Amino acid sequence: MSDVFISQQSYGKNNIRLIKVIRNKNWHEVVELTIHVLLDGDFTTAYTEADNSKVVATDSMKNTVYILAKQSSNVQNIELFATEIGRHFIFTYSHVSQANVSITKHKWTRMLVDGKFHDHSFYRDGEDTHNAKVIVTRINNNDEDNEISIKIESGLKDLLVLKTTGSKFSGFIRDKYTTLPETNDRILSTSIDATWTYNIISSNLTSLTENVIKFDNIFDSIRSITLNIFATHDSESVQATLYLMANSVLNEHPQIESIRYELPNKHSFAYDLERFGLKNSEGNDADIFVPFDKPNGIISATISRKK
Ligand SMILES: O=c1[nH]c(=O)c2[nH]c(=O)[nH]c2[nH]1
Repeated sequence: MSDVFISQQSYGKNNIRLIKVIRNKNWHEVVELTIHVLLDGDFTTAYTEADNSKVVATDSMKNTVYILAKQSSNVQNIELFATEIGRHFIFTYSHVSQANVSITKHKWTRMLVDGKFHDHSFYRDGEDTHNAKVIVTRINNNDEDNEISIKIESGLKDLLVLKTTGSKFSGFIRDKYTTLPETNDRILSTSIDATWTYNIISSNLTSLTENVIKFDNIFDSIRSITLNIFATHDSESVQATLYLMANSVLNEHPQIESIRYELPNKHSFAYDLERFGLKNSEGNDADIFVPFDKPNGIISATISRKK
């Protein structure tokens, strides 16, 4: 064979689906997660020699996740649970150098029945999710927490929003390729994806567990800042609104190093009803729109603190 080598590998189990019921007498909590586990390390011979002796079966990875979920009290805190899973693979298999664990938490909101929160019934009030991606890397070959590094990224995904006014778009390049009219009043709609990184580096699970970073509080706050700015900003463009969101998050949360937003522009254009003698042009006249899902604009940027 020609002179080749494996320049990258990772393997694991994707889409491990899990529900945990946390029972407090009759008062139940429910957590639904989708989990991806990827391992890197000394796996070369599995590819080059068809030697499986170092392979942790992806089926065993799946079993491990369910066992850890049974034993852990952190399943609802996905950043911590992902860290526990990652540490497990690093400390159990000495040839694993890096574990990459991603978790998506799906929404289950407690039902309000006859004005009272129900003790065991929930509904899905939106497809938006809370996500965590944790990379646990071995630094030295020791079974010690201080011999690993833990990198944590959190995010929110698929938060679909729309505002019916308070959005303009004008002043852009007009040349022979331009047909889009300037507008002082348009529908603005996007499906918000945001991911952020923390500047507190911890190799130690206990310090994370003791809430050096309160991941869930930060998540709730970023979601609320994002919605707030979307609703209240008199937007000149998606770009300007994105920047304001990121700036507010970085101002509010000193633990956050950088935040990335990906905002598809879900266009809606006023339907041409002038042809039927009906006013439906820009501003107050327009109330009938056609949503166009494709093609869509996509505005994305990472905003980071200056060093
Ligand atoms: O907010 C916007 N930013 C753009 O870059 C753009 N481009 C476009 O056609 N419409 C919009 N809207």
